[in-house]
Amino acid sequence: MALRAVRSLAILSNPLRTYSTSGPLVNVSINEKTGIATATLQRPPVNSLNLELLTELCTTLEQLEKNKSRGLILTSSSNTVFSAGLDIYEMYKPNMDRYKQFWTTLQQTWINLYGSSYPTVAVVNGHAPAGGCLLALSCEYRIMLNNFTIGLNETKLGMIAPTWFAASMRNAIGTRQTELALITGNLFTTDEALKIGLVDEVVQSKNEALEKAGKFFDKFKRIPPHARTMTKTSLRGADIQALVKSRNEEMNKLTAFINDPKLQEAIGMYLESLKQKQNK
Ligand SMILES: CC/C=C\C/C=C\C/C=C\CC/C=C/CC(=O)SCCNC(=O)CCNC(=O)[C@H](O)C(C)(C)COP(=O)(O)OP(=O)(O)OC[C@H]1O[C@@H](n2cnc3c(N)ncnc32)[C@H](O)[C@@H]1OP(=O)(O)O
Repeated sequence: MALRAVRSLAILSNPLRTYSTSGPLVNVSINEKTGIATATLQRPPVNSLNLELLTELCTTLEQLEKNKSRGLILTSSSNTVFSAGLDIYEMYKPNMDRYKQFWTTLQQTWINLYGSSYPTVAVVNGHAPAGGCLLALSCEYRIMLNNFTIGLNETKLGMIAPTWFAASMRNAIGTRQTELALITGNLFTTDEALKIGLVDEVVQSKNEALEKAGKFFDKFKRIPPHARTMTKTSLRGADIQALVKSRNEEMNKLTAFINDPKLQEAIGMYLESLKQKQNK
């Protein structure tokens, strides 16, 4: 797996070729004509974000930044799930060293994606609960296919969405709607999400979404990149700095939190309920 990752990165760092690298968990392809990268999450069945997937995504984002990418489309290889959010098994009876690495990588992935200098579009071609919604919110523009759900549903699981999850949502839909969404842990239908501005466009197919994404990137053809980037930083930078400052403190709190026997019991029951659902 390590060898494949190294080879993928070597190819990624050649900006002159059209290439498609198929890492085990994130497929990256770059359109030769436009320079736009597409990163496709491919961890069946539901693209739950475990340490390995996050590590690949985080590295891909770093590499795109280094290569001054023209833009990124983030999407999923599944037809029904964009991402099921954090892999709950990373939080269930965790090995603490791995858990710390997992959370640090999640923080860094958000910092890289939310603060990228290149434009980003999420093609949300399936359900996007919790961490899946966070990934979409970290992009600048969200195009969602019909008949799915999206939202930060952590309270429904007895959890609290971290402040930077909330900040990402607040930046998209405002404080009032964010408060309502978070306290109720609501998962919005595609149409509801469009209505409150949680997504920007609703489409019927992935092809249509990709076309619309192209139109979004076209908007930047005549905009000096530094002006674009500095504007984005002026709007998102404070939230990123807040996490950079507090990431160790957050880790300490989460470490204590995750070991609470009541929480572990609740997570075990939640996992069981997901399995039961499949047996119905
Ligand atoms: C519960 C959180 C616990 C603790 C956190 C502790 C500390 C941290 C503190 C604060 C931070 C909290 C932040 C959390 C952010 C998150 O992202 S938590 C994850 C929340 N995600 C969900 O609740 C989604 C659950 N999944 C679904 O609703 C559905 O699976 C989905 C609509 C995405 C797709 O439905 P469907 O296509 O019908 O698939 P199945 O439900 O049948 O699932 C297929 C198999 O995948 C397993 N699975 C589903 N989601 C996850 C997941 N997030 N992690 C791991 N595994 C998952 C599911 O069990 C099935 O497995 P099986 O085939 O039965 O083995």
